[in-house]
Amino acid sequence: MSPASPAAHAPGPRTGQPAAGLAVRGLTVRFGGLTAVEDVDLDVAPGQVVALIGPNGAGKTTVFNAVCGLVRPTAGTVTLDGRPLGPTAGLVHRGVARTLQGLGTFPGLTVLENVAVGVPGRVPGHATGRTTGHVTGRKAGRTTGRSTGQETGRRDDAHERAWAQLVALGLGGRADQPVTSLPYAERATVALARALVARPRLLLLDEPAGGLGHDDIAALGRVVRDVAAAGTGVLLVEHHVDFVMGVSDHVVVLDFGRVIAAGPPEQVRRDPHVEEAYLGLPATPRDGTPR
Ligand SMILES: Nc1ncnc2c1ncn2[C@@H]1O[C@H](COP(=O)(O)OP(=O)(O)OP(=O)(O)O)[C@@H](O)[C@H]1O
Repeated sequence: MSPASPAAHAPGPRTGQPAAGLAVRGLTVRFGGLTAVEDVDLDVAPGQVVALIGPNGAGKTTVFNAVCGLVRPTAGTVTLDGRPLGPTAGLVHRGVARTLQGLGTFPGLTVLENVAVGVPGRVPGHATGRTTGHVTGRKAGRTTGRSTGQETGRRDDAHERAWAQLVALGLGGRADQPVTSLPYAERATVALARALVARPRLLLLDEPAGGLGHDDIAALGRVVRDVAAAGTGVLLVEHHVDFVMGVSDHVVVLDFGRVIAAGPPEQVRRDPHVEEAYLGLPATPRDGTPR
């Protein structure tokens, strides 16, 4: 996995021009009498991978949902490039794409159609128009199980973009299959492709490593780093600590809704309070006594 560039750790300017990227400031979310998130600050600069970790119930999903516009902040702001991020329906037009736990793929559609849904302006059921023998196999120089020729379908831009995205993620050969026929790891890749095909400036990933095996997690890490290297900011909520530590430039740790640590992965991993709160280990005694 490629190391983060030093610039990826640099905080954005606090004055003058609004910082590029995502800025969460003083975010507080209350559900009735329960304070789920309190006074959280968080930045994701372009090209930076930021992970939000913490024990169950720490408030990670609530922060994620507030960024997505699914939860209304009780206090605080969520901005992208200095402008407020509004309701979830407008995210795509601001260059924000996301994946969710449970994937959210459309069972009635093929793999290609699922990805084409992610092209801005597309809606489920009208993703690609119905095509027969479209461009899949020929473009990749291989077949997809269909006989060649008879490109009677409409090869619109959404098709082309979805196809290119699938090929980039190694799923070109699956394009024509019903998405439900794929194993979980490949469906997760379809969900990721659907987010990436929007060419987001900010990518939000909710537990992307969940349910994946070792090799798939390694592949996911490479994709996330590639996406960031191309200039997209990535915010991920994730439980898989090794994945987080390997892929992130910056890690924010929540506990009981508050940020208890934030910094580069190696610093956060060594933080005794993080170990105590999240990694299940007692904090290192201050006098240096071995545990
Ligand atoms: N819609 C809601 N209504 C009431 N309470 C909620 C709601 N959503 C979350 N909570 C509560 O807010 C707190 C934070 O929950 P949240 O799901 O954000 O934590 P999390 O860190 O994502 O946990 P997990 O790792 O288990 O997903 C928890 O106490 C949870 O029960």
